[in-house]
Amino acid sequence: MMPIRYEHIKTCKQTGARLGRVHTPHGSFETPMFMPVGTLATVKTMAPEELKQMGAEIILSNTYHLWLRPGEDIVEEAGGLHKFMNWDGSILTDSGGFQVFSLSKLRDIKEEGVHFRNHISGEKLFLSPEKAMHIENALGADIMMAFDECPPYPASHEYMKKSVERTSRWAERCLEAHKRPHDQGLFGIVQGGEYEDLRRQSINDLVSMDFPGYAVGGLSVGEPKDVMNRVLDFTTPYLPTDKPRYLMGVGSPDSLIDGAMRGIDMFDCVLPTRIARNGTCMTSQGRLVVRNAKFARDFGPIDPECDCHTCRNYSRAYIRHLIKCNETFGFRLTTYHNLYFLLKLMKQVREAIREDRLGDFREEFFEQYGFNKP
Ligand SMILES: Nc1nc(=O)c2cc3nc(NCCN4CCCCC4)[nH]c3cc2[nH]1
Ligand SMILES: [Zn+2]
Repeated sequence: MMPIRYEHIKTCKQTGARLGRVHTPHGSFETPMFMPVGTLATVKTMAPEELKQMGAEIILSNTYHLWLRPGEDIVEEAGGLHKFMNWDGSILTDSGGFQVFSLSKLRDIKEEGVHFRNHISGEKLFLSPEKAMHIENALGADIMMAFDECPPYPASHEYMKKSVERTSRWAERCLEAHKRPHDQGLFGIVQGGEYEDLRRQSINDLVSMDFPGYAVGGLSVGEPKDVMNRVLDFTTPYLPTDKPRYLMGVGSPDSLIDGAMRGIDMFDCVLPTRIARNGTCMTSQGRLVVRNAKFARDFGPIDPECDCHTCRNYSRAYIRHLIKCNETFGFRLTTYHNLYFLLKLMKQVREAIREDRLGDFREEFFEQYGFNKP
């Protein structure tokens, strides 16, 4: 199994954004890149061939959810996630760290791991670095995330310091338990909340363990966007330049551009697929709620500037009708468009980096999308 390798291509002269390529055992992809989320081994309502058609090259799945249903043993018996879901591109699995903290009300964090209740059945469960590594190795993704604690926002410096130190000890245990050789696909997750000293401590701990890639965790957990950007300003410059950097849980157009400008290479978020299923679309003119009555007789495309399959073949009126009738095809059309929109945005960001004009692109995009409107 080949290791994960980051290839730096160029840094934008106008901003700190970098154009690169990440090589994995299932192919390589240019960065900055957005990763559609397929929590239960499916990017909801999308077929793998549609994901390929829209330009997706790496998708996410989730250790916690697949452990519960269908069970990692079944996925392993199928030959791993790629075969199970018929996806031959790259796959990244999150470790369950976030899901345990976001889904389970009753949880008890101990040094050995986390005791909590199954968010579906209520049964008592236990996840640890070793258990998470066992599950992720059974799932067989190209990139696996270490088991960490994603603390709530806000959290006291005292709590955050204890949490960072435990997450670093857990990272060490993940490396020990990881079945593949040291540099094969295990990313460390930097924590530390909004505290610069703790972010630096987390980076120093994890970089000393020499992971093949690093995620910035503990963000997109309710903090204002300027806090996220400030944390990135004093975090990404201290991450290794020759390794991929992944900002977890970020997927709004403005945060993707601002994250790229701060040196982030990889992003994931359920936002585009989640809002699609309630009839909200991302367009070049901002968000459009297609179920709104004003589109009942609008026979134009979701986005006149979009050349995706949905926008070339279906009207706002038709999609509104399907969404109002809870027709699955309507959710497929909005999901395809939203994912295509973000994947195309990332392509435009990469182009802007090539041409040293990401700052200008940000201005134009924000203006048109309406982010600058007071
Ligand atoms: N292992 C792990 N560690 C994290 O610190 C982490 C931090 C994260 N922060 C998010 N934010 C997701 C926000 N999302 C926005 C759209 C609606 C649903 C929630 N996802 C995350 C996933 C994460 N996974
Ligand atoms: Zn479209």
